[in-house]
Amino acid sequence: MAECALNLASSPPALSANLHISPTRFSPLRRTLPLTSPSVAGKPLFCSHLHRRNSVLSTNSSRSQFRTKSSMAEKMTGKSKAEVKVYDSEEELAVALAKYSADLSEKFCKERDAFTVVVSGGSLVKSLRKLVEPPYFDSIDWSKWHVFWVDERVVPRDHPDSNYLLTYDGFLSKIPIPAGHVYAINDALSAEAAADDYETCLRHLIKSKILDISKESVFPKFDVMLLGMGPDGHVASLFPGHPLVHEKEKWVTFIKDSPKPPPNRITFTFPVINSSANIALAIVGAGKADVVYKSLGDDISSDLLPVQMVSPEGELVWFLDKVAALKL
Ligand SMILES: O=C(O)[C@H](O)[C@@H](O)[C@H](O)[C@H](O)COP(=O)(O)O
Repeated sequence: MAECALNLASSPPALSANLHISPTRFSPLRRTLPLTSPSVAGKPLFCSHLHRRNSVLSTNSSRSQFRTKSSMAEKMTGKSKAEVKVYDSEEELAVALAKYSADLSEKFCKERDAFTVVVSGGSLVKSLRKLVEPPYFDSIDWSKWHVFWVDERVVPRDHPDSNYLLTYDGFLSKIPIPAGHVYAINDALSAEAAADDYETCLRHLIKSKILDISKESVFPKFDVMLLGMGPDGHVASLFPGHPLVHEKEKWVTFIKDSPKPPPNRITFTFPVINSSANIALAIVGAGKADVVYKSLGDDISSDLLPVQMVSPEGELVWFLDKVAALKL
């Protein structure tokens, strides 16, 4: 058995008729939560191989206040009412995503003494960079964070394609998260076995009350999922037209014919994604404008894209930069 191991857009883009923009101004975050025990995110907790280590990562104690502006709209997608926020630049989006994550961290750390965070690979990881800067670096209680991947490529952890490596280099190596709170896949296993192993890991974490379970769906309920979207509308490793988008039973499954290389991956299924308490979709760049329009515009086609199937129990927020939202 596995041991677990939008500035207020100075010129807001024209949005479609069902998106009503209202300006909003984010107030600066003021919080100070001490780090309880310095530790390092050097090694992940490989599901199957539990490694717990304590050491020290870099700290950054200076503080500043972030103020950013956006255009906002609300939209019904699936069973959820989605908030759509459009930022003038990716930089402003990253600032807002940091505040969003820090606010949720504060809430869940208070409520359940743990914060379960799921990330994707891709450009999302770069958009997390403001979390490791003041004021968030110091105000977040990193010792309560537990980090998971919504999907992972079945490659060694030091392989350039590894989402773990991408996240480690861009985020985890910069925060004092306990190594045992980083849940990387066991890269010694096949895709099938790694998916089973990750699911077993999640079951252990539910037993130990680190991970919540949805009373509605009886699937794991993560506190937040921070996800990207591919230019074809895929999320996680759930691709348009692939049978895996209809998986109803498994928590974690595998794919051996991923249209986006590499072909072998594991991925959370929609029942798990949609049991989340919060989901942020962070989408940047002109290359995403068509699919953002297809997903949020008025043109409703019968075949839903995977991103349109994202419909959490809790709140859904789309973070778009101005160019990704250009066609709305
Ligand atoms: O392993 C993966 O391939 C990623 O997790 C993937 O699901 C990613 O999030 C999207 O493809 C968006 O990536 P970009 O933001 O880089 O387009």
